[in-house]
Amino acid sequence: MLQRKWTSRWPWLRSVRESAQLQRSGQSELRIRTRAPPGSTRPPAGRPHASAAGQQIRTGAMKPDICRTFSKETEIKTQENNQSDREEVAPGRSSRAVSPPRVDPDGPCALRRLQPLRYACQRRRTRPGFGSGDVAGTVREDRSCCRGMAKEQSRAETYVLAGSNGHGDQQWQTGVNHSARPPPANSALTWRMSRVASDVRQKCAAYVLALRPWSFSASLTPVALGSALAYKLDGSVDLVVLMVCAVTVLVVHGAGNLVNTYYDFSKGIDHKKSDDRTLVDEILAPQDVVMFGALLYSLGCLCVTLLYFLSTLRLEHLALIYFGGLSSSFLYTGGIGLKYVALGDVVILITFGPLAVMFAHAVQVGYLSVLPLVYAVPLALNTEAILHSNNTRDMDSDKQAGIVTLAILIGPTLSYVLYNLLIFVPYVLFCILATRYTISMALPLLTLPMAFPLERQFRSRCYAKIPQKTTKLNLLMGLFYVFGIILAPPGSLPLL
Ligand SMILES: CC(C)=CCC/C(C)=C/CC/C(C)=C/CC/C(C)=C/COP(=O)(O)OP(=O)(O)O
Ligand SMILES: Cc1cc(O)c2ccccc2c1O
Repeated sequence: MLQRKWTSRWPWLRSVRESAQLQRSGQSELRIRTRAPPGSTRPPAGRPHASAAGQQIRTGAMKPDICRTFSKETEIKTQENNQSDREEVAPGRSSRAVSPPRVDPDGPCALRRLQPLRYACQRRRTRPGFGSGDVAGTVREDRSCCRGMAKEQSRAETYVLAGSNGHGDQQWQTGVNHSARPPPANSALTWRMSRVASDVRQKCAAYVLALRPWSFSASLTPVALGSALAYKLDGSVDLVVLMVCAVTVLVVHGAGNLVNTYYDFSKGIDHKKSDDRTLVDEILAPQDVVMFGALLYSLGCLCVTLLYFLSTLRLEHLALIYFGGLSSSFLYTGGIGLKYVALGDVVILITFGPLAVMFAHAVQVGYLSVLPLVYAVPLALNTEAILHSNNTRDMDSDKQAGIVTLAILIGPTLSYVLYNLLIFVPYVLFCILATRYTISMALPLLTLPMAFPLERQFRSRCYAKIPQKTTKLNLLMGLFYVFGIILAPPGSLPLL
C-alpha cells in the first residue's frame, strides 16, 4: 500500500513493477503468428524484431491474427518511424535481412518491448491493403491512446502493440520507413547506448524500489533527533559526521528491508497482495537482493570505519552500537527471524528509537549517554505504531503463513488499544515537556489533528491506508520534535 502510493509519485518506478508483471505473464514478448514469407528461412527462436514485424505486416507477408486482450493502458499506439526502424534493425542490415519474429501460437498480438520514450501516439486506423485486414476503413483517432501515451512516455518501458487482427481488423500501424536502406553507422551506436542506458535505468529503479525508501524517514528522524540533542546540549554539530552517520543508518535500514524481502519471500509470507512484491513480481531475482543486501552491509561497515576516524567516540562503543543496529536489522527477519515470533515490535522499538538516536548523538559528542535514550521514547513509540498498524492489517495473511506477530497474539481489539497508546502517549509527553520545561516542545502537538482520523479508521478496522498515514505522521511529528529541541532556549531542556 505504502509502496503503491510511493510509486504513484514516481511513475518511472511504478513502470518497473508493471513491466515485471508483463514480462512474467509473457506479454512483453512480441507474439505474432506468422506465415513465413516465400523464400525466407524459418524464423529462429529469439528476440522478435519489431521493424521486421512492421515490414511484414505492411507487405502482407506476416499476418498477425487473433489478438489477446490487453489492458487499455498497455495498448500503446506507436510510431515506429524511421528512427525506430533504424534502431531496431541491426546496423548494416536492412529490415528485410532481419529474421522474422518468433512464432507464438497463442500470443498473436505484437506487443513489443521497445526503447523508452521513443514512440509517440499515432492514429489508429484501418485501411485497405494494410496487413491482413484489407478492410476499407476510416482513419480513427484514438485520443485516449494519446492520453495514455503521454503518461506512458514518462515510463522507463514502452510497450508497442505492433499488429493486430483481433480487433475488427484494426491495425496498430507502425510508421516504419520500409526502405531496405541500411541505417547510418552512428545510429547503431545510439541504439546500443540508449538500450544500455534504458536497461541500467530499469535495473537501478528496481533496486531503489526494493529498498522501500518511503520507510527511510523512520531512520532519518532519529538521526536528526540525536544530532539536535548533541547540538543543543553539547554546543556543536559536525555536518560531515552527521552526513556519514545518516548514510550509515540508512544503509543498515535499507539492508534490513532487503533481508526482510528475501526471507518473507522464501518463507512464502509475501504474496501478490503484499506491500513488498519485489520478489513476488520478479522485479529482482533473489540473488540480486542477497547481493545488494551484502553490498549495503559492506558499505555500512565502510561508513562506520570512516566515522571512527571522524569522531572521538571509542572504538568499542562505536562497534557496540553499530553491530547492535546491524544485528537487529538482519535478525528482524533473517536467522532466528524475530518478526516471526512476535518480537519484531521490540526490535523496531529499540533500533528506530534509542539505538539510532544514541548512535547519532554519540558520534557527535564522543561519549555514550543515557539522555538520548529518554528523548527517543516519543519517536520510538510513534515509529512502532507504523509497524503495528502494518501487522494489524496483515493479520489474516500472516496467520495463514503460520507466523506470529504481536497483533495476532493480542487480537484486533487490543491492537486498537495498543495503537492508540503508541499514537497518543507521545503527545502526552510533549504536553508535559511543554508545560514544565519549554513551550517549543509543544510544536509536535501541531500534528495532533492527523492522529484523530487515524484512531477512527483503526476503530472502524479500515486498515488499508493506516500504515501509510502513520508514516506521514511519524515524519512530521519527528521533524517538529527536532525543531522544538533546536528552538528551545538554552538550558531549558530537561537533563534528567
Ligand atoms: C544504529 C545503527 C547503526 C543502525 C540502525 C539502523 C536501523 C534503524 C535498522 C533497522 C533495520 C530493520 C529492523 C529493518 C526492518 C524493517 C521492517 C520493519 C520491515 C517491515 O517488515 P514487515 O513487517 O515484513 O513489513 P512488510 O509487510 O511491509 O514487509
Ligand atoms: C519496510 C518497512 C515497513 C514498516 O512497516 C516499517 C515500520 C517501522 C519502521 C520501518 C519500517 C520499514 O522499513
